[in-house]
Amino acid sequence: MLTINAEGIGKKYRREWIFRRVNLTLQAGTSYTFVGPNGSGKSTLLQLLAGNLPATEGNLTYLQNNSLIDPDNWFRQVSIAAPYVELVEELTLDELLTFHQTFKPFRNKLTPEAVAERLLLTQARHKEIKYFSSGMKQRVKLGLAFFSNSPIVILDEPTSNLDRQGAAWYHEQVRQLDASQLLLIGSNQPEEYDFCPNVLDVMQWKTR
Ligand SMILES: Nc1ncnc2c1ncn2[C@@H]1O[C@H](COP(=O)(O)OP(=O)(O)OP(=O)(O)O)[C@@H](O)[C@H]1O
Repeated sequence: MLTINAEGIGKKYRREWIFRRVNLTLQAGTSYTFVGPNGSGKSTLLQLLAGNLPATEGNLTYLQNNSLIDPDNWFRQVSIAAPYVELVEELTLDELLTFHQTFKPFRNKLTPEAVAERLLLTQARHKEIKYFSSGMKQRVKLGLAFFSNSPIVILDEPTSNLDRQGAAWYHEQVRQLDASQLLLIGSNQPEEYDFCPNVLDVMQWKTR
């Protein structure tokens, strides 16, 4: 089982501490949602936990059955869907999924065709991503995170741009995550995390 351990981590931009003294043990098999007002640091904390941004202070470790995972291999463990993660819009959906699986295979050996079907986008397989609606693009981003074979799934503002059918699709995909996966969410929309047993307010880590 995978665990992320944060010991006293903090992030400072110029002279401003965004958060400090974050101590967390995040265990696979469940989900955690980070909540807080706009600008409170949810995205920054998720980026740190994903290993995409260095902490200014503290220690972050990934453990697999109590053995440390080399930070150089953290990226293999994580799939992230977020507003700041861009899709390659010149590619068709088919090309994007085929390209994606060359560096991150899909779960359960899903083919690009099967992934497109799960995205409810079979009809759009040969369309360039730049011609997708914002809701279709959001489903693609979420799908790359949900269907990649990575134990850690990070979703920042997961239902942005989704209509009711899209939001229902999102909840269905969450239900189908594997028991060995760890789901981390950044949100300020309660219906996005109504299933989540661990809701953490990032305001607790603000320095005064
Ligand atoms: N690269 C950066 N340089 C300087 N400040 C930054 C940078 N990135 C983020 N910040 C600041 O860090 C703080 C937290 O931003 P962050 O995007 O993590 O908040 P958030 O809680 O995810 O907000 P939202 O709900 O609006 O998405 C903000 O004050 C933001 O201006």
